Amino acid sequence: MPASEADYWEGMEDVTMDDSYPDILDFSNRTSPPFSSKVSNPSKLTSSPYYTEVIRQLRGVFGLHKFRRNQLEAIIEALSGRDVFVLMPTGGGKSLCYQLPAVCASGQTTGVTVVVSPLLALMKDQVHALQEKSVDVFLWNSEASWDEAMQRMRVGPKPSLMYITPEKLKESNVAQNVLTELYNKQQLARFVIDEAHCISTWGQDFRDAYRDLDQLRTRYPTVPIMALTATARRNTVADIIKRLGLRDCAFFTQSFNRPNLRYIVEPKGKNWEGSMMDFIASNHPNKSGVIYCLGRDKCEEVAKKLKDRGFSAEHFHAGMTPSDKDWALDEWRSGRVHIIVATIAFGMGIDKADVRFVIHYTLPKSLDGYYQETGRAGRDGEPADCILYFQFKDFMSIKNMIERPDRDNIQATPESITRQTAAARAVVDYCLNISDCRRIQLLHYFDEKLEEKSCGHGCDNCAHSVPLITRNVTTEARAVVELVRSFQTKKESVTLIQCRDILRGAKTVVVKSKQYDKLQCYGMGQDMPSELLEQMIRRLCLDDILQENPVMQSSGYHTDYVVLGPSAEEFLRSKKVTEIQWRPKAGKTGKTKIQTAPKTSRPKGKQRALPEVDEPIELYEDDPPPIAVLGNVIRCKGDIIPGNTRKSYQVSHHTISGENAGSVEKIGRQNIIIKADPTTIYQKMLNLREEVWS
Ligand SMILES: Nc1ncnc2c1ncn2[C@@H]1O[C@H](COP(=O)(O)OP(=O)(O)OP(=O)(O)O)[C@@H](O)[C@H]1O
Repeated sequence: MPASEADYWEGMEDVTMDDSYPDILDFSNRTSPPFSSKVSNPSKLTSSPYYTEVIRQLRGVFGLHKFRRNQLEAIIEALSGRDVFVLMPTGGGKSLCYQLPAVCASGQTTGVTVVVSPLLALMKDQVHALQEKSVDVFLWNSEASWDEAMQRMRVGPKPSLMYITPEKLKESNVAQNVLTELYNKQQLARFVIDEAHCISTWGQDFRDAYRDLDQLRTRYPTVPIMALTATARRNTVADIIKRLGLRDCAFFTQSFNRPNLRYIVEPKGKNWEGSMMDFIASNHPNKSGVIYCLGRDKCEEVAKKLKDRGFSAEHFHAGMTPSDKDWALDEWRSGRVHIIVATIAFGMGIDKADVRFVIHYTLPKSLDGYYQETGRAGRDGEPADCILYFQFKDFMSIKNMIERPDRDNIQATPESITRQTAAARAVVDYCLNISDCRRIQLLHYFDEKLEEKSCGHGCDNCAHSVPLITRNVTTEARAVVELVRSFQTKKESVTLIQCRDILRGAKTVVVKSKQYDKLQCYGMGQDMPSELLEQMIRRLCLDDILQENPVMQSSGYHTDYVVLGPSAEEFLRSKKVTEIQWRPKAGKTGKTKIQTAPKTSRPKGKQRALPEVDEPIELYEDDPPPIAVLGNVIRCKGDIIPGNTRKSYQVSHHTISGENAGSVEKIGRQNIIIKADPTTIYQKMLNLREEVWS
């Protein structure tokens, strides 16, 4: 026993335990997080007949001293023979909820705890960890021989836990017979359905073999069931309860807020990959992280780029051989490799405590997925960064993936396409919502309310210092839709960027050669910043008013042309006002992009300058960067005002002057070239950069 019984309650919050379905599905009161150490009914737990053994096993078998929120409650309810539903965020400690009752002899039902889990790798990890604790556990997978299975499950003493995949359970008559035998002898303690969302067609991880788990209740009606998941949407939960036939179940839920995670959405501007690498190098050097990519090739490509930049990185995806996957996972888990670049095949059951960053290189397919994937970060409770790099094009890639047949040439049903597209769209909405707290947006998706102040600047929206502006863009939005319609009528193609350029009255080569400057709407949005115009057009695409259609060119590359979407006519007919919220591009004080320390320390004197200026140094991560240095040339895009001597000039309000300031070669709105001594330029740039970021 610990020094004081109160130790066991430390850090615990209010117990949420509801006993009836209608109530448990009303999450509206799930506010978060109270973080009080008050427990609503501790005496019910401590006076339970199972409590003493539970505490003994917690210490003796698992070597733990305290329970995390809801663990003890779930364990006591399981031991009393009830069905239990545990909804806990990733890393919350779900495994203990069924592993601990499995090693207790005092429960209402005793014998083997059968754990159905979707991933072999996850099961192997858990079995290994339990064996190290001297728990008798059997993993019934394809590697287990018939003899071994018979020996473990029929002849000798029965294991406390038996892990099995849903596929094995479904397909193996032997496994089913063994379960029936155990049932008849009252030797089945309970069924545990881990990652229970896989049973629901609402979940992104739906597994066909999970569907058959609905037969557990019919075949073994007196055996209690425990379902566990970190996927907390109301409809998914209701579906799981219905499919498993859970009755009078004890339901445990808690806040899904992860206060130590910082959520950031970064637009994919020019050189965003470079910025991403700078960010990792500066903020999390030699620390563990995950970068999620959409495709297998992309994972390999990004891992290579990282390695080329001197990072320790490996890729991980479903196309690798099991031994390659195990190797990559082991390297990363042990800390020999810092960054794993993975598809979502890398996820469930990854239990590494010290992951300091999770980066989404491409758009996640759903907010559910995003929450799960970012949930791999900061499981030790220490601060961790979750950065999602966003561009609208990624949504189109996901949409194409959803609509085309999969690797086995199976085409998704229209319902599934609609559902998956809506899920991806919700992620785009999340990215485009630059006003509401990211944490509130995410938790709202899980039907949870959170007060904005709880975020504490823990997301890019809350941390932003530049106020949002709401702009009425009704006229411009209608103009662009009319423009696309007129192109379509003439059977001419136009891209989104060309539409933007026409509206802003740009004098680009294409605009001039195609005489777009003669169009009626040319220059109509010239008082709007070009990023706002672009945001407006993308918003129209997202709302199905416009659509981007990829067309393969003879070069083998494809170009996305804009056409009218299914909601275009309705949009033109209606008198609805179109408003857009946006933030003007931050000046030097308003800059709130992710902080990236300078790549190298400031050179001392002239000797160290040359090697560092081989790569462009960018002051901003915006597209285009207003100023960059390459060799002895400063490249600028934007306004540059020459000073009254050839030895001083201004870039975005900064004056560069002095002996070696260099001479302005060319002046214009774009591509201004200044030749100067590299040391001076480098020094100036570092000074400026520090100023911008301070
Ligand atoms: N009461 C506890 N005290 C200390 N550590 C704990 C406790 N309960 C669980 N843990 C640790 O927390 C980590 C996460 O636990 P676990 O793997 O069970 O989480 P999970 O909820 O199943 O997460 P996921 O959904 O990602 O699988 C593990 O390293 C586990 O040992």
